Amino acid sequence: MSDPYTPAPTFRPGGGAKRFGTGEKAKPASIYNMFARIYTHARTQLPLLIGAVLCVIAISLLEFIVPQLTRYTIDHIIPNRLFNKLLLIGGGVLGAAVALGALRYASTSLMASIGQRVLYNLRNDLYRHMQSLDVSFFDRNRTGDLMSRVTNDVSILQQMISSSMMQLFTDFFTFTAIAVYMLWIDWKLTLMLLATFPFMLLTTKVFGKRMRSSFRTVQESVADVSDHLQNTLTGIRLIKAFTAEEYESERFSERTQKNMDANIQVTRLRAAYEPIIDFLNFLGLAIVLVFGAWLAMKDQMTVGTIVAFIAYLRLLQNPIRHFSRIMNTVQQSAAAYERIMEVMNTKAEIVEKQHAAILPPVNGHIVFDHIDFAYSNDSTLLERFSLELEAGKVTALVGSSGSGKTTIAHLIARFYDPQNGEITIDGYSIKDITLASLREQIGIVSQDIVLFNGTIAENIRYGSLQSTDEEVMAAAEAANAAGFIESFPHGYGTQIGERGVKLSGGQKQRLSIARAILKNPRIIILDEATASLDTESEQHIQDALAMLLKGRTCMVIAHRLSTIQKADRIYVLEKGKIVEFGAHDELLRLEGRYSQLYELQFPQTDVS
Ligand SMILES: Nc1ncnc2c1ncn2[C@@H]1O[C@H](COP(=O)(O)OP(=O)(O)OP(=O)(O)O)[C@@H](O)[C@H]1O
Repeated sequence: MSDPYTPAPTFRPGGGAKRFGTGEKAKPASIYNMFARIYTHARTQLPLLIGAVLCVIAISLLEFIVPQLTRYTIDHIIPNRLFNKLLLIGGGVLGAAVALGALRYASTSLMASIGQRVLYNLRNDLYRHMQSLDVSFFDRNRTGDLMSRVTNDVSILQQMISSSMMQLFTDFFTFTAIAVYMLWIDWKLTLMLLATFPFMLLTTKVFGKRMRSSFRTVQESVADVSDHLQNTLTGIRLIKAFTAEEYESERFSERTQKNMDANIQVTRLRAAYEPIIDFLNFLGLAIVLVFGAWLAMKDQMTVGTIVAFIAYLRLLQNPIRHFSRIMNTVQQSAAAYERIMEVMNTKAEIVEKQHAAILPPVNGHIVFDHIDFAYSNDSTLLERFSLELEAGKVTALVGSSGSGKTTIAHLIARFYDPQNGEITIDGYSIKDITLASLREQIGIVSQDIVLFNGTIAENIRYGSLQSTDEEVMAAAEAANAAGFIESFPHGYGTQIGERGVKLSGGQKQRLSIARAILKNPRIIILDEATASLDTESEQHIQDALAMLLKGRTCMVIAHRLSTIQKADRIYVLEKGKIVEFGAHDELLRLEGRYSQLYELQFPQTDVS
């Protein structure tokens, strides 16, 4: 939870249902799969891994040797009064302690560095995969939830790799070495001891299943909290404007309460699990004491061996005791891993064909040919919809809110795919060309201006990442933005704050136009680009836009008819259907829907 969150640019009140991919739920990932995947990542650091495993084997051997020194002291040195060997024994124990310390240090550092690298790769893979997913994936899933998968869930896995896996390895080797030795010394006693282990494993299994489900709830609640934070912190102005601080604090506390309850549930499970394991450990001790003493009294076992057996028993039980703690981390990680894999297993629906062509520089003749489109199965938005945008001309879409104008624009950029029909640009079906070559030739200036936290220059350069400072400045000049940028003390180096909060609406708009000018695409989509601006800003922007539109194919989506009177052709849409089209004057003469809209906006204008 300590990772910084990057706020997303839009405010979406409430959380909404959580849905992944196309709706299918990921199968619970097995712990085996999780380790297999971690191993695939860790394999790239084989030398480090081998180093860590060698340290672990050495630790197990040393752990095994120390009780042997005790046994030798009790059974040989004391009865035979070998004073000269005492120093050797003392030195041996201390030497083993120093070596154990050094080996533990080495193994921990090695595992931490493997863990961090695995985490680095996993987090980057996850982010890259998310970037490759469709717009519809982000429509369906909550931003805060996705952020918590990349930050919180990956961190949980990292903790497991760095600390718990090391312990797991050490325990495994120690357990095997000691169990073999004990069987060799006294197989009957050892088998009696080992009889308690199936109970331990069974308890672990039963509790493990419950813990995993509780951990999943914990992680989901962390995602909820993170989603709520993301929504409300980015929408803080709205909250203040509606004095909804108390309401939001209440909603926040509901979410944190869910997190608290789930954590309490996990703690209760652990609290019940550990005493059961402890009882089974004591049962083992009782068996060694009773039967060991019985064998010693019958001279079938030396006292030194009993003492060593008890020391080994502790070493044998330690892995099980650790295992209960590790199991916590492993179960928590398995839940985190499932959440990560849900994203990784989601496939993009909008994919390029295998040998997709690269779209050559186009003139920009765009045709919608009998398009059927629906966002979801139940509501068709476009039905056998056809439209033509002439190359190098300005085509405007007008119509009431929700009539589908933005959707049509998004279909050109393949943010969504229609269910039927074809969209072509200069005769190329957009499904046959690479997404990059398509989107490189389209510039979108939208009503939701998205600016990233950074400098003005960085935000303009987003249009073409390789551009020089001079090109950035020329684009700003063309977008009528150079004047206000240069008036800032830090000019192009001015930090604009999160989502450009330090800029006015008109300034933001001009930056977004400069960005599009720098991109220099053949096709421009202006979505409500001049909404809600004062007249002075608007004049600046109209000039900037005129610069942007010059010589390109343009689709202008506008509510305000004043902005599109010079468009070469205007389409009037209602509920996903074209009801009229033509030039401004032609449409006015028709006295249909367009002239109605026009009269609503300009009541004093004589339209006859
Ligand atoms: N991502 C989405 N998922 C589901 N439905 C959507 C999505 N985006 C838009 N819609 C729905 O599709 C319809 C058309 O929306 P669209 O944004 O294309 O209209 P518009 O004409 O651009 O509206 P406005 O002028 O208000 O921006 C609306 O009913 C809207 O609710």
